[in-house]
Amino acid sequence: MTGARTAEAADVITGARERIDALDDRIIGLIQERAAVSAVIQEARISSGGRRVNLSREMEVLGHYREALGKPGTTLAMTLLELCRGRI
Ligand SMILES: C=C(O[C@@H]1C=C(C(=O)O)C=C[C@H]1O)C(=O)O
Repeated sequence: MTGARTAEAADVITGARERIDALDDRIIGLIQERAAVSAVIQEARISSGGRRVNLSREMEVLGHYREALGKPGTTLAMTLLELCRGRI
């Protein structure tokens, strides 16, 4: 199941996978929290007569992730934006 060839390696992998699962739970929680904050902003803008989406702000968010994580950061940010404001 771990792909390891020794019991020692299997132990390392099992322990590290537990940490990854815990990190993924935190990441998912942060994404849900981000979506809730994003919804507050979108609702405020729509209530004031504006549009749900603000593309110039989205460019800033994409740039932030690209600077931190490189090209895949842009892909990640695009997925995050879709999770937070739906498809456009
Ligand atoms: C949250 C906002 O509204 C929308 C959602 C964004 C986001 O989730 O980061 C960014 C820009 C907008 O399309 C915002 O304008 O900041």
